[in-house]
Amino acid sequence: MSHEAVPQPAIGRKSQGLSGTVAMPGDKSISHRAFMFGGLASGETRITGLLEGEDVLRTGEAMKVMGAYIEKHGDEWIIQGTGNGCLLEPVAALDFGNAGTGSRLTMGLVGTYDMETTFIGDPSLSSRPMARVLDPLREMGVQVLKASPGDRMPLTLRGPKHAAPISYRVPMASAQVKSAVLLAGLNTPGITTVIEPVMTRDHTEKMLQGFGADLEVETDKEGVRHIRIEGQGKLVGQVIAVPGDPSSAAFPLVAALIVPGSDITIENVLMNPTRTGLISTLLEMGASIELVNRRSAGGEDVADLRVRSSELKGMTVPAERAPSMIDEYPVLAVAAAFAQGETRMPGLEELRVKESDRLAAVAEGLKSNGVDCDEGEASLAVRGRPGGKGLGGGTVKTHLDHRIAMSFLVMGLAAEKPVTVDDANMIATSFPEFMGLMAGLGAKIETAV
Ligand SMILES: O=C(O)C1=C[C@@H](OP(=O)(O)O)[C@@H](O)[C@H](O)C1
Ligand SMILES: C=C(OP(=O)(O)O)C(=O)O
Repeated sequence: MSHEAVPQPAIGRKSQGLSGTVAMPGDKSISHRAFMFGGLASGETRITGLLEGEDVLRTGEAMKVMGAYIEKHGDEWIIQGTGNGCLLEPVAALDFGNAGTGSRLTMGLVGTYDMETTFIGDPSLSSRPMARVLDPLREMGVQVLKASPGDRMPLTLRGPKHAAPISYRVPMASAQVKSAVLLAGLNTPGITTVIEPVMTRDHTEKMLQGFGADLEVETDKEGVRHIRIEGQGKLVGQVIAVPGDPSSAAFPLVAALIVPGSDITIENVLMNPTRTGLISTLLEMGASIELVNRRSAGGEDVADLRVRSSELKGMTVPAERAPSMIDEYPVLAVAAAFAQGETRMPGLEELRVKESDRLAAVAEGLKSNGVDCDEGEASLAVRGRPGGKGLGGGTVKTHLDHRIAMSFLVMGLAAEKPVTVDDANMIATSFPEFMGLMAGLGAKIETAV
């Protein structure tokens, strides 16, 4: 997607019961890391099931610019890695488009190399805070040569001649910050330690171990994780089958729950417990979700989900569950709009710094579609209307945010009146198959002309 693409409005309309079976495209977090670690390792990495969303493809482009050979043969992505410690200085700025994960993890990955790297992105990414990554990198000796006010992109890093290992306590629940420090530690002599008081998705730890990094995790009596990585070890190319993305599965899942008469199966969903907060919450709200065919694939638990429309009840979602469902709150808020009673969602401070201020964007979108809700500093309360009577009819500002676009298109499928989103283009960053896949289930989603 070019940054100047013409906005493409889209409309979700009241649909009849959804039915059928869909397979989920690959997990975005794992796909980014597969390109990065494969590009860094020595030897060949082969990836199947990679998410071919724009965010991930930009990570692939960045790794190519820094010397990795990456090509697709049939269904398989094949990478010849640069070999450990051998990244090339990029000749031009690395453009990460809309991708927080791609840009922040790559800042860590390249930060401790003795070279200069410039990061650029679209207006959404350029407004997101990067100090959370730059601060620990500075402690390791990385210089920030240029940055936009408030440590934002565009920015340029200059790596040190001799990086210093640090011990860093992550001040917010963020897998991106944790990962950036660990990746900086990969190219730093000695042991870099990340202390993680609140557990976030653990793909970096698991995949680095899989690639042969010297990384260990210890959880202390208080439940705080201490992650230690010995730098300048050797990563070796791997064969990776990327499981389906639970954050994408959330959209057909909620759609089937709120459209009466639905009965669908969503295949190949990653069930890593650091990612399943939405499923736990919806089950507690009374959702009919059956986990079938539970299996292990590539070191991760995977399942198929049979989902039938359900009468949902509001609840208070425990704040400590937020990291395991952080990207799913917009679509949970849509489910809550159709539930009996009030759904309270505390602990949402991180939603303010995603592709958009998701707390504000969700509250505004719900209100413009007749939903009674309150936006707090770091919380949202939604009072639902089972059956969706009187809901819909609004146009939602998506602020370059794919999850806002998909969530409100899903809302339109069960609301009395259609729901319009001002721009569906960004859906391609994480879930390019969304429109076709939803149409295949019988969802009425159209792009407006
Ligand atoms: O590490 C990752 O792959 C991600 C971490 C999360 O971001 P934060 O680390 O900012 O919470 C999440 O929102 C993002 O979609 C993917
Ligand atoms: C927050 C998200 O992604 P990122 O931070 O990678 O832009 C997301 O996909 O919801």
